[in-house]
Amino acid sequence: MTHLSVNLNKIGLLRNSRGRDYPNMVAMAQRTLELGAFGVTIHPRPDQRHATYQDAHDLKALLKRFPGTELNVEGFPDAQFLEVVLAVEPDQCTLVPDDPNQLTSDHGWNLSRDQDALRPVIAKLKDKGIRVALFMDPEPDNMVLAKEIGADRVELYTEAYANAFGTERFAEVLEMYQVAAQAALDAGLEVNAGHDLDLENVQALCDQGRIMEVSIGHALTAEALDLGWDNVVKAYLAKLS
Ligand SMILES: CC(=O)[C@@H](O)[C@H](O)COP(=O)(O)O
Ligand SMILES: NCC(=O)COP(=O)(O)O
Repeated sequence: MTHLSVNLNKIGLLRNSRGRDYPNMVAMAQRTLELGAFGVTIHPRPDQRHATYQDAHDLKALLKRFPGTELNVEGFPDAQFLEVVLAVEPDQCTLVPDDPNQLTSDHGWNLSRDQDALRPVIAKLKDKGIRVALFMDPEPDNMVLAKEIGADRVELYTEAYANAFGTERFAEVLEMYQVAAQAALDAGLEVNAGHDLDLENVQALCDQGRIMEVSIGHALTAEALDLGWDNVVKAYLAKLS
């Protein structure tokens, strides 16, 4: 079984677009956990256009009421991000090599370049009892170094996987991800995965039992619209008839 951590960034994006607290992120997190999800994820960026740093504090307070569930906070480890994460103490922190103005995450860490910067950051987080995952491209050769610099897990960046789904390249790309996941397991790491996973493509990735956790947000939110839209339009029509 693979754990599902629901990424609430798009709830934050919708909320922030109107300057009111609706939809409310904590309420959506509570519904998510009550439905049986293993955890929730947020990825606060420096401009806080999606999740905010305050959301990290608010979600931590909520999750204390749901034993056995986990808060995962993702992001680039700049000073502000680290201050928040060290104060909030989420169960897991996923370090992502985002530029400040990046539209969305689009690559994993270059560990041969960034290892010296990452080592002390990982050590500081682990001193606080926070599990650390590194956002990584599916490159088997990098997994030993990820372990060596202190990571507990890697999160495989799955955009390439999602893009290949339903194409003739799919078997080859799936195999590339399975080989990378196995290399991480062989190095003593646990394996998460995320980015552009959805209801159609998630199962094939997780079927072989190597993926411990997936975090899913963008498609999950769009799928919630797809699956719920008709009911809500009908409810308005009924009110107005
Ligand atoms: C690391 C990763 O892939 C996710 O955190 C993703 O970046 C979040 O989604 P948004 O970029 O849509 O906020
Ligand atoms: N770590 C990936 C994540 O949290 C969600 O990514 P996406 O489903 O929004 O693409």
